[in-house]
Amino acid sequence: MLAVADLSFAYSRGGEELFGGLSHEFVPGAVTAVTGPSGRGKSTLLYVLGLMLTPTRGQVLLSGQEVSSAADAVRSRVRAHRIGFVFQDAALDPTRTVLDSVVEPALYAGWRLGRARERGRVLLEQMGVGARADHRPGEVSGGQAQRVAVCRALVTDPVVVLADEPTGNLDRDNAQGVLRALSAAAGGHGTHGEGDGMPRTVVVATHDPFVLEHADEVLAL
Ligand SMILES: Nc1ncnc2c1ncn2[C@@H]1O[C@H](COP(=O)(O)OP(=O)(O)OP(=O)(O)O)[C@@H](O)[C@H]1O
Repeated sequence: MLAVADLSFAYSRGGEELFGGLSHEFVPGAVTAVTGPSGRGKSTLLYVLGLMLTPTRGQVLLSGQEVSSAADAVRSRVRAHRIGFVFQDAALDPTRTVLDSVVEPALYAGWRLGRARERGRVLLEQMGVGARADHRPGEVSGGQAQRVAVCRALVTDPVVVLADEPTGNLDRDNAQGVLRALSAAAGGHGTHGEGDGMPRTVVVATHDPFVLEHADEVLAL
């Protein structure tokens, strides 16, 4: 479903080459943890997989199609409809409710408000934060906010979910909750087992030993 072939990236011409010709097939239905020393390019790999940066060499393949060198409009469309992002600090807009933050990517992808809100509520329920839907982000804990961020990443029903240090600022219990949410997303269901069962590819950039221990696969850069 998601693969890279002979992938390299440099931020500047003649600059340090990251990934060194990486080839890898990410397993659908699994959580893959990308790890490696600081500065090795974990975050950059997520940006390249998320089509926000274009590789210097090699390819990003989604369902067998090379997408990294497609026209900007195509990349934006793929990003909006097929890829979800979770970032380290779930910086939810303090002026909106949790539900409104969750539905935003779906509205951007052209969904009708009613359908987006319905899906958002279902996801929040599945991730165990349904009771927080109509609250402001200031009224949810850090761990809950990260599970909300997972819902936001899933709202368009993407085939790929990319998460950059999603447990970076969390204690063990909350990290466990977020990892459970990501594993459930990979398996196409919620934390209570319900959902469509469609496998997704989940890639997590992380230093967190707990995530590395519990991921289905580890890719070391
Ligand atoms: N926008 C940028 N312009 C130029 N160089 C950058 C930029 N962003 C990152 N880099 C450099 O690219 C390399 C890889 O950075 P990246 O953030 O991907 O590493 P990382 O493995 O995620 O690191 P960390 O574990 O510290 O988050 C580093 O040497 C970094 O300094």
